[in-house]
Amino acid sequence: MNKQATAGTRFRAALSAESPLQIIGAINAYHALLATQTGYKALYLSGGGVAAGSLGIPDLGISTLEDVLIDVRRITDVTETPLLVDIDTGFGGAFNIARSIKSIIKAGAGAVHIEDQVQAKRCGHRPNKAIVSQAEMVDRIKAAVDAKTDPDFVIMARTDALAVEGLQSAIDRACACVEAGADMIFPEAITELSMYQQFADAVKVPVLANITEFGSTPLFTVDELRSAHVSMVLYPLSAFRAMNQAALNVYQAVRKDGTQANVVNTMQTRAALYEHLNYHAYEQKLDALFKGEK
Ligand SMILES: C[C@](O)(C(=O)O)[C@H](CC(=O)O)C(=O)O
Ligand SMILES: [Mg+2]
Repeated sequence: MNKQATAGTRFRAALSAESPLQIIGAINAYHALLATQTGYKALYLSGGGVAAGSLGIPDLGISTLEDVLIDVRRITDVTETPLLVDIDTGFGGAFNIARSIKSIIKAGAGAVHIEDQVQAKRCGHRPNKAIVSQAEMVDRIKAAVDAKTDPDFVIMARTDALAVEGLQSAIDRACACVEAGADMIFPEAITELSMYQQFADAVKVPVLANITEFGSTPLFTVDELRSAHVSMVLYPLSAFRAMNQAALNVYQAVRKDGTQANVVNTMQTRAALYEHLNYHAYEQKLDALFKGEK
């Protein structure tokens, strides 16, 4: 793909290249490299991941736009793989949402999703969520769409309404968001495969399935989701959850055993790390460029 293509264009190209498009969570720039090298065509920066991974706090609407931008820039600095970014409720009212969109585009992301929860939000798979009115959500979408500085940048509307108001209301909201200019739809915390098809048939734009672990959505396969007309499959925190458990195992073993001996075989080697980072090419460049300084 043409390197000059905008991130929005690259995100849309990925969607046309793979069906459904697997969008994989990358908690940091190094994981963005690992995922890209594994062959993923699109990456995701999770709001829950920024909160827990970068800030050590829960996914309750505490993190700010700036927190997210720092992680977005780190990822887009090292890979051209298009990035979908979770901007929660947009970080404020209409003007804040507009500012969020402009900043996220400048930071090099290709797409965002913005949701209809109240600003004191929760993870979409937790009980007792509260949502704003459909009219307020439509205003959020209009503010976001109006702020696009790249026409190909993707505004994805997420609705958390299924758990609060039921399927029909969630579908109605999704349709209203598309009417207001949303490019794609993210129906959150879906409980049955057939619901995706109902969304897809109603909204007539690409629909994303959030296949997060330990939530309310069964771990549907790519084949199942394709059969339900899902266009994108999201794995927001899979690698994050695995790396957390791996880190905890190492912390516990070293503390208990007084040595890494029992866990060293679970670690990525120095050689593998360097290979993924293209370390040796950097070193050769260093040798070539700074010969005289030795
Ligand atoms: C997709 C999500 O918004 C996220 O921040 O990654 C979360 C994921 C999760 O907590 O499992 C959500 O679904 O609310
Ligand atoms: Mg989130």
